[in-house]
Amino acid sequence: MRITQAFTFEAAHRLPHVKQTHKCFRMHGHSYRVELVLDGPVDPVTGFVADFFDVEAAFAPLLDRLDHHCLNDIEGLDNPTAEHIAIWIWTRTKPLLAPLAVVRVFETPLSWAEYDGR
Ligand SMILES: Nc1nc2c(c(=O)[nH]1)N=C([C@H](O)[C@H](O)COP(=O)(O)OP(=O)(O)OP(=O)(O)O)CN2
Ligand SMILES: [Zn+2]
Repeated sequence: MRITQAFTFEAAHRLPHVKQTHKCFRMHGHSYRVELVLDGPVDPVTGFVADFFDVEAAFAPLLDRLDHHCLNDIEGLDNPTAEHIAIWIWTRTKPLLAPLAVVRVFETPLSWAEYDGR
């Protein structure tokens, strides 16, 4: 069984490795959406794969580091593409949430990166 919890945050960023003529070379912002997908058996007593409250608690400190920040200033996010943000979140969340199976980072409702540890 898979469950998903979604979060949103607002942040600024620029992409330092695109051409200077690329619009994303300039500082700009996004309303990001993060989806954490957890995979595991349904506990026969609780009926949960994992308690959404525990997922929220595990992710809260990272969300705090991302929300209303300039992503380029965050250690490990000097090139804050959606791909790198997804890996950054995975690396810091997987040790806390063993059933984590996928991290999705949406820059817009129509464009996102998905990371499953591979
Ligand atoms: N593979 C990736 N490609 C791009 C990424 C990325 O993270 N991974 N990021 C960007 C920029 O962040 C850029 O800001 C995204 O552009 P945006 O204007 O948000 O999206 P659209 O161009 O689709 O929106 P419009 O409303 O059409 O301007 C670029 N590429
Ligand atoms: Zn952008």
